[in-house]
Amino acid sequence: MLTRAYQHSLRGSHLPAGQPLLEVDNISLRFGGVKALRDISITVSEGDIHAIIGPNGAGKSSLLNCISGLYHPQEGEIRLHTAAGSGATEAVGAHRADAERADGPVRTHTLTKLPPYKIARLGVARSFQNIELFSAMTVLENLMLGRHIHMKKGVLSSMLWVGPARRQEIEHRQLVEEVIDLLQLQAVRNTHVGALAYGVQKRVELGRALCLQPALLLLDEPMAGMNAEEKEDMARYILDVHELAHVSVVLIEHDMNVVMDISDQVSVLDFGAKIADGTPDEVKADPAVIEAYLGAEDEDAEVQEAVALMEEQVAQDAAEEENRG
Ligand SMILES: Nc1ncnc2c1ncn2[C@@H]1O[C@H](COP(=O)(O)OP(=O)(O)OP(=O)(O)O)[C@@H](O)[C@H]1O
Repeated sequence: MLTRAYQHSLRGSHLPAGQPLLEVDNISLRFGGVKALRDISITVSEGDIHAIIGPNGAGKSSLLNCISGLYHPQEGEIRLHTAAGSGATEAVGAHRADAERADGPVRTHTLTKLPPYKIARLGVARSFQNIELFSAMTVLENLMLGRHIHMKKGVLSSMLWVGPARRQEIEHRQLVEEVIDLLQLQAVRNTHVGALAYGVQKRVELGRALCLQPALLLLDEPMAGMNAEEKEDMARYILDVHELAHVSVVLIEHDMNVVMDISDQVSVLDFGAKIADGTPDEVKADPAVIEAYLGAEDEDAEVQEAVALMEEQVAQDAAEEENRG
């Protein structure tokens, strides 16, 4: 087994493995007449990679947006548990009072109505489906921005390299260097993000979320738009984050095959409802899951067939036009 010595823990939660970390409790979300989520309940346990999969439009991103506070469900509750004295709890400071219930050594935070920045302060970090990095800044600068929640001095003064900000930057820099090491970004440390290949940019985004020292890492389709080799690499890095840094992960993914190898638990959504929950083997054998995925494949095949017919028709018309000319 691979082991590395790190000075900093990149994991922001100190709950014992296997305890409930995040509880999504009967949430429903509507956009006008569209029911994006219907009565969804999911429990993510400390130490797990928990995948949420489902066909297009199933509600995966909506669920992630509810957890991270971008959307507020009309019904239900989302709770995060942290161990008292953990990095996540300390980082919250004065912001935690309004949504926290103390329960012995474990603190329960109701996330449902909180804005995204307060949820981030509680240690819930996320990456986005589309890359949300500063392309004119270097990898190192983007990763340092991931530390902003923990910085007492402003990011700007840190960049100007003055006084206490300088000492603070050195401290944060050590942690960022460990993230660079974990995700093997040494060679591109000083490269502008905009000049990097897509797969490497996605890795930098993962790194920036990790720099928050998250209690929970939410990854929204980190492998979208990647070829098979890039997907395999990304899966390896996510496993490293999990196995070496011990960070709990919620992974949204479209491709069922990719997540089955790396996940501890899988929840399956279809048309906004949860249709299955369990280990990868349990979920793979579930008839409702097979039907949802085969149904989606059938629809894809029908669309492809229709596109092929249209293309054929266009080619025929063009040939006839040319003959006439
Ligand atoms: N901001 C919004 N306004 C209106 N409808 C929305 C909004 N966000 C999502 N929806 C709708 O909610 C449903 C679920 O969408 P969502 O993006 O959560 O699905 P998904 O499983 O993430 O899909 P994909 O795999 O294609 O990203 C869809 O019908 C979508 O059109």
